[in-house]
Amino acid sequence: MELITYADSELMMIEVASRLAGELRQALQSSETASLAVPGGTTPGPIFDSLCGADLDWDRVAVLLTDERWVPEDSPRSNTRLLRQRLLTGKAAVARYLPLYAPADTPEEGIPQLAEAISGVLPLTACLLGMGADMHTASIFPGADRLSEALAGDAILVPMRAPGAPEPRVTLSAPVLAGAISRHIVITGPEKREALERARTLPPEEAPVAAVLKGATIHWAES
Ligand SMILES: O=C(O)[C@H](O)[C@@H](O)[C@H](O)[C@H](O)COP(=O)(O)O
Repeated sequence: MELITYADSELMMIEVASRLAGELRQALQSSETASLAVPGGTTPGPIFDSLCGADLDWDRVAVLLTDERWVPEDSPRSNTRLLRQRLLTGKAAVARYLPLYAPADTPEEGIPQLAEAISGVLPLTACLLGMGADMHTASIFPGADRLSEALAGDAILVPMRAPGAPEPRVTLSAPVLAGAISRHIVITGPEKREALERARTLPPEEAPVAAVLKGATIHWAES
């Protein structure tokens, strides 16, 4: 992995957006389509604000989440809601959005159909990830009920229930995330930096982010 540190997070967000746009643009030179997976949570909003204005053929880009909370789109907990407000707007409004949520009571009911659509855009051209201080990434949480299924195997999407997550989640599996042609992890603050250093010494069962670190670029700003 490569670690890039930034003087401030505003600069970092602009730089990450510009790298993602460059990678998509480059992929679209040799392929008809490209795919971009992005996280929800509180960190990536400013990246989306910048990326949605990038000059590229967004109508040839499939956009999806790395993970979603199993809630309808109008819930404040919905990552799709964040994406619609801040990424799938401006120039990026014409991108093809592949949801990770369907209106079913449980993720188990919705996943087969959702995963089929996603299988058509793999491997991911670019993948942006966040990380929690507990070393989870996407919705692959330490202590989650289906952790081993999410860390290894053929599953594209895995339903997840974890002590730290208030509602059921659905997540791209670690092999799908690790299979992305480019991978960026964005973190801020000293707590997450320490967690990252710890994750480098631990197995993915204890520190799920460890499963996607190889070959990734980590972007870190102190504040
Ligand atoms: O839906 C989510 O919550 C995310 O996709 C998740 O994996 C997130 O990236 C981390 O939890 C970091 O979250 P913050 O950026 O809010 O710290």
